[in-house]
Amino acid sequence: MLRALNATSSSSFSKLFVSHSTLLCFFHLSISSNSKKMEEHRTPSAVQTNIESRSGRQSASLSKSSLKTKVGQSSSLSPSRRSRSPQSVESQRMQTSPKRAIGASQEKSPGSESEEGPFDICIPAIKGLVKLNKSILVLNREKRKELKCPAEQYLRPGMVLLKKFLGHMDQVKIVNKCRELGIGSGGFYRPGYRDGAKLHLQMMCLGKDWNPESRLYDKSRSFDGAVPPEIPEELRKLVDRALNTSHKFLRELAENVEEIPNMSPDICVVNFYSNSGRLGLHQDRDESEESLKKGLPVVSFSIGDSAEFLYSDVRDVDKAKKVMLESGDVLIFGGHARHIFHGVPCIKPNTAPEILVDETTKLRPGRLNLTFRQY
Ligand SMILES: O=C(O)CCC(=O)C(=O)O
Ligand SMILES: [Fe+2]
Repeated sequence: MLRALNATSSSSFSKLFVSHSTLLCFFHLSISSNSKKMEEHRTPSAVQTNIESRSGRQSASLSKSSLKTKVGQSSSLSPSRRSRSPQSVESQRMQTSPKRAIGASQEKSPGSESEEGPFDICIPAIKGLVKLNKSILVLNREKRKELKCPAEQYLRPGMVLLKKFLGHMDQVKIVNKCRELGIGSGGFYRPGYRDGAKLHLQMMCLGKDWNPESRLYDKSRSFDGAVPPEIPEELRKLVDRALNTSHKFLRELAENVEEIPNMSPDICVVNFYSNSGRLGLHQDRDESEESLKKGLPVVSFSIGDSAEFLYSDVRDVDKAKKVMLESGDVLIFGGHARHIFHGVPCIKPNTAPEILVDETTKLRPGRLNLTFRQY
């Protein structure tokens, strides 16, 4: 069965790969030998745009990766390295030690906040505006969609995707919680590169702060001294549940499938991408040596608009596989997949569940992503 699934996935991936490569001219994460070719395709904004690198090691060949789907289941920190660091095209040309400079300005998107002040991932309610209730029809349609496809997908050793793992109510709660934390102390800001260029997302850290300048974790943010909020208990429980589900899935999948180690998150990086947001290919490797050596997984929640997600053994978008991350999906990569290069080339506008963008929740157009890690 695994072989059959492998074959299916390889062919569907190669189709994806063809269409994906046409997008790559806009996805200037890369790197490498193609930089000249890519320059020809670069849009003006992308020229100033930065490539991000969050560096690391490499493993198996992508062509050998498999995809199997199974439907039906639903202090004191000594600063250490974490190479989730972006770099600009200019500074980078793929050198290995990219940095983010920290800045307070905001990426402007329709309905976004001004250049200063905390970024609110939701559109603030306008006083006096009458709230419209969603029709039963719309609610039922969403409910059916939600019920239809919980599934687990085995993407490659150490990498599992739990489709629609987070129910709509959990997603609403996460949005509300991130909104609340995001406008408070230690909340969202728009990180930038050392050379002044900005990342195409808003970020906040929970548990520990990741400093893009030094690529170290610390107790507080260097640019404003804010101490990151703790990871809320409800979120830790969801991570735990997701890991348990992935373990069960892998055990039942086949014999000798690589287990993903367990972990207890003490760091969460929360990103908000507007519809023009993106994130270059990088590795997450600034956690402790011990954590990385054990392959303790990154657990990633996607909420809001869908995103294309690329992953590869090498920092090369042309070699990367692509998977769509939809609202409610949980992606886990640990073990041998812990050091994969990964990135988000684009967000798919208007794909968020209605319940997140309606009059009650009012998530801005875009995507919220939470990556949990253990230092
Ligand atoms: O948005 C995503 O899915 C990935 C985010 C990520 O890789 C990171 O924050 O390090
Ligand atoms: Fe990452």
